[in-house]
Amino acid sequence: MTTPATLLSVRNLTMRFGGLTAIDDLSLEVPAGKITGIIGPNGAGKTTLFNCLTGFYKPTTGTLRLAHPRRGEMALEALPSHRVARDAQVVRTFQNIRLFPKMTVLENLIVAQHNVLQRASQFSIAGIFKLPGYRKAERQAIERAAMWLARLKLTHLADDAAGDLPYGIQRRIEIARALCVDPVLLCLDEPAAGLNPRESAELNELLLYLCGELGIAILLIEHDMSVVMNVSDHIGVISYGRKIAEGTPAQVKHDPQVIKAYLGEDEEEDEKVDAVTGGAAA
Ligand SMILES: Nc1ncnc2c1ncn2[C@@H]1O[C@H](COP(=O)(O)OP(=O)(O)OP(=O)(O)O)[C@@H](O)[C@H]1O
Repeated sequence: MTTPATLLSVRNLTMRFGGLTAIDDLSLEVPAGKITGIIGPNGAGKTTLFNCLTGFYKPTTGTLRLAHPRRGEMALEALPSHRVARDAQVVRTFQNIRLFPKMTVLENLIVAQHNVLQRASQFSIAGIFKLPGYRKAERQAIERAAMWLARLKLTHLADDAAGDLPYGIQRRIEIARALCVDPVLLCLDEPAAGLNPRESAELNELLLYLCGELGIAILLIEHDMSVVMNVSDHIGVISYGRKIAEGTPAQVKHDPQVIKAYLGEDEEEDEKVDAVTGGAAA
């Protein structure tokens, strides 16, 4: 079996907020074309890792290097957030849904492509007068949005206001919107939050499709163990900003450090494993 190439190398990452160290000398490798889960108790530093990765926070120290398949190595820690999405094609979703609720589903997906449309508009003239170059870019943006809606089985909802749709569908639209940027790395922050068991199972299918069929690397923060244990190829576990374990789901769920971080020392063995896996097979 060949080892997949490394897509992202996180090296000695530290993020401090005043006296609080949210990420503490964290190193992690994210392989290309795989699903990497990031788990850990509340406040462990998972979202802060995403914020450093996607340019929302500037790390105190450390590096985040992306091996971009066409552009070569990119130092994400030095890029502003709009360039992380536009140039590095590292795209994220948020813990709290951030769709434009009054826009239609299709419009939400077109807005995600504003970088391309803005460039085609030449920052006013071509857009205002709808010159041919802009019209072509607009058509392509609609086609790309329609393609992702079809792949994610959302076409029938294209003209509905996004905010009127059920929570599980809104989470799916957020993923479709992120896909419109052709991500090299798709970072999902708790995509199963608020989903019922059927919707969680559908999310599993979707993630396996995106990674298995389309080859998109996914970095997945998730508390729902029925998702993370079933879809992840590899899992990193963070506690108090430090990596305390990594490995396959099966390795991680029996790791004493992980069990301790989730439950403390005094629980029965079966309860401990259940608390980490949520009863999910791994
Ligand atoms: N902008 C900020 N300013 C100050 N402290 C922050 C900031 N962002 C995060 N923190 C702190 O950093 C720590 C890690 O927070 P983070 O949101 O990354 O944890 P998490 O693992 O994502 O938690 P959860 O699973 O609850 O979402 C917490 O103590 C949090 O309060």
